[in-house]
Formats: sequence, structure tokens, C-alpha cells
Amino acid sequence: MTPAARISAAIDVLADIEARRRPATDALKDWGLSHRFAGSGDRAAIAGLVYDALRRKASAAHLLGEATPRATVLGMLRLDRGLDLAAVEKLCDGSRFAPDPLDARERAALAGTDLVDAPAHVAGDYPEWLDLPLARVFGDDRVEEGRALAQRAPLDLRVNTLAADRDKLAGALSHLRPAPTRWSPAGLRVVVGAEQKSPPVHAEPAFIKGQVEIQDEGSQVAALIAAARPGEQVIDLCAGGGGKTLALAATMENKGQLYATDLDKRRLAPIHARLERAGVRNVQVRTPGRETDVLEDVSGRADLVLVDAPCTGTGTWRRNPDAKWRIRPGSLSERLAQQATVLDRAAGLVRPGGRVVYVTCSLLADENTDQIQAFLARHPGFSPVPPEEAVTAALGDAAPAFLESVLTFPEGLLMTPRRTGTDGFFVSVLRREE
Ligand SMILES: C[S@@+](CC[C@H](N)C(=O)[O-])C[C@H]1O[C@@H](n2cnc3c(N)ncnc32)[C@H](O)[C@@H]1O
Repeated sequence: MTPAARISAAIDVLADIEARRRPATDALKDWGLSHRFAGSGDRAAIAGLVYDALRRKASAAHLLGEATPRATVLGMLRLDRGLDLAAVEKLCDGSRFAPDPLDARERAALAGTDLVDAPAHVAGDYPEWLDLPLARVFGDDRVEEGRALAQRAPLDLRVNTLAADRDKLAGALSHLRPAPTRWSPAGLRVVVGAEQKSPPVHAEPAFIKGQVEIQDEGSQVAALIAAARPGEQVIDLCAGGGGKTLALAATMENKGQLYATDLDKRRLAPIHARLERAGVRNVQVRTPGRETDVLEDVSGRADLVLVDAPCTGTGTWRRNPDAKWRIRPGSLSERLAQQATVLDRAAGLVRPGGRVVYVTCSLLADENTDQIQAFLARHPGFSPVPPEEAVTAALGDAAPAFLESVLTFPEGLLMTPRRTGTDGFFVSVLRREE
């Protein structure tokens, strides 16, 4: 396919997403099925255009003065890909499979990149109703934070230190050009270009042998701050597919006991194969039953309970640009109630002197600092560990620069793409008094 034909295809996919209110992945898959002549390179490039357009939806619409799928793609080409008017015009020449030629209004709009008079939520490309909540956390920096959240995310890998070391793995994966991550000593980062397909890590021998997992560096750091130690009794209460469970097991060096559970047994299902592949031997998966409390025997005895809480995912907009525009106030309230429930459960599981570590991939104070303040009011026997203390123990030499980069609060710390180059993660360490 020509570059111009790919742009036409991206406009069609965006129209489908909008008309049928469906996730981008579904629309892209359908497009691939009904255009079998398109090769994998074409499909990857079209997906790149669609996701980039979704990332810049508000600012592109502002530039073009309308929010149609065509305007979104044209605006993105100008704002994100840096194409000038002549380059866009060349692509939209009206030839077979190319988008229609630009009209006078489009030409005038694409002559500049003027977002000066755009309100913060437009310049930062996030939903208008989240402007106040984001202003509460970031103040005037919210536009820059939003812009960083509208960039493409790199592909981060976590080397499984139970089975390999980072330098050797970097050699084995040298064709992906991985670079060591800045904060996590077990992380490798692969940069994927706009038109590139994400490399099939699942097919790498190192992945098949359990030496490497896909995990954002922010998630790796959150697990490091939880600091599960060899010999401890640890509960991963919202284990889901086990991303953090595997990271905790690695710092425990397979010693002690790690209990992994989740409210939803379907989410937990993939964990078994992942543990097996990673050579993890100290995890008991406690699949929830209908009536029984699957953690009854460990209640009040855990050294550490990790609550990797259900949340709005506002910190992961780089990876889920269409979810960014779907989030509603109702889903926030639902998550807030779930977070309080799971935190209260964690409080009963930890031993005196033990700790609860609360993690979200949200940027919103309601889900982070407010949630912790409310927890502390309900559970006066707990107090927050100062972020400086938790980070220094977890990150060693990288701690000072990390602490300068994150936002810190008495209740915990917040990573963001702009500040730490990771997804947005909030981490709070809460110690139960002896
Ligand atoms: C952020 S995800 C966990 C991701 C996982 N820890 C990982 O690293 O791959 C949040 C999980 O919390 C679970 N959850 C929601 N409410 C819960 C509750 N009351 N108790 C336990 N798990 C809960 C959800 O089913 C979901 O799997």
C-alpha cells in the first residue's frame, strides 16, 4: 500500500471506531480481515496512524476546527508526525486510494500548528471533565503531563533474575537494540518507531525460556518498592495475570511464600503458565471459591500485602489512547469503592509490624492520596512510610535521581511519563504498628 492509501485506511478505521463505539483493536482487526491484501507492515503502519490520531484527538480537532476522523488524522500528521502543509498536500492528492485533496479551510489550518489559545484539556489532549482533577495534582504542568501521556510508549522488558541476568539478556536480544532502564536494575527498554510493528517478544527463545517478561518500568519499580524479601510471607491480593506476582517472586529469590489471588478467577487464569515458565516455585495461587475465604489460614500473618488496585488506568493512556476518551465519572466512582474494599481487606491480612503496599496506575488524587487518607482514618493502626525511606531501600544508587523526578506526598509517590519516562504509577507503603 502507498503511504497515502494507509492514511485513507486509518481514516476509515477511525470512522468505524466512532460510528460503532468500539475499541480500536476490534476495528483494526476487522479492517485487516476485510483487506487481506494488506501486508503486516501495512497493518502495523495503519495501527500506528490510528493510535497516534487517538492520542492527539483533541488538539488535532482544535487545529482543523472540526472533529471528523479525517480532521483527526490530518491534524495528527501535522502535530505529531511533524509533516508540513506541502507534505500533507502531497499525500492527499485525490488519486486512487489517496484521501481527497485538501480544501481551502484545511490548507489554512495546516499552515500552522497554532494551539496557543487552546484550553489546557485540548493542548494536553485529555477529556475536559478531568481538567480539574489533573490541575489538583499537577497545577499548570498538566498540559505538559498530558502531552507526555499522548506520546507513544516504549516496550519495556523485565529480566527474570531467577533465570538470567540483564547484561546477558541484552546480548541475546541485541537485534531489538535494548537499552538498560534508568530505574529498574532488571529492565530493558526497546524503542518502537511510529510505523513499526511491536517486535514479537513472545516468540523469542528468551521469553519462551522464562528469562524475560513484558512489563512497564513503572510497574517494575512499584514491585521493587514493595520490597518482598526472601523468606517472607507475602500476599498479592489483586494478582490478575500475575505481572507483579512474578516481579515479587524474583526479589524473594524463590524463598518464603507468596500467595496470589484475585476477585476474578478468569483474570487469574494465565498466572499458572507464567509462573511455570519463569521457574517460580514459591507461589500458591489461591483461586477464589464461591463461599470460602481463600486466605483464611494466612489472615493477620502476612509480612507484606500488595494491593495492585483496580483503577481508572489514567497513567496508562500512552498504551491505551482510546480508553482515554472512554473514561466516565461513573467508572471513577466504581473504582473508588473497589479500592476501599480491597484496602480494608488487606488491613486484616497483614501482621503487626508488617506492611500494605498500595499501587494504582492512576494519576488522580481521588484514587491515590485521598484513598490513602481515608484508609488511615478508618485504620489508625497504620502509618505511611515516607517515600524517601521506601525508595532508598528499593532503588539504591538510582534513588536520589528517582526521588527528584517523582512527585512525592506524605502518603506516597507518583511516577508519570513526563517525570520518570514510565507509565503513571502511584505507590504508597503503609506500615501496621507492632
Ligand atoms: C490492576 S489489576 C491487577 C494487575 C496485576 N497485578 C498485574 O500486575 O498484572 C487489578 C485487579 O484487581 C482485581 N480486583 C478488583 N477488586 C478486587 C477485590 N475486591 N479483591 C481482589 N481483587 C480485586 C481485578 O479483578 C483486577 O484483576
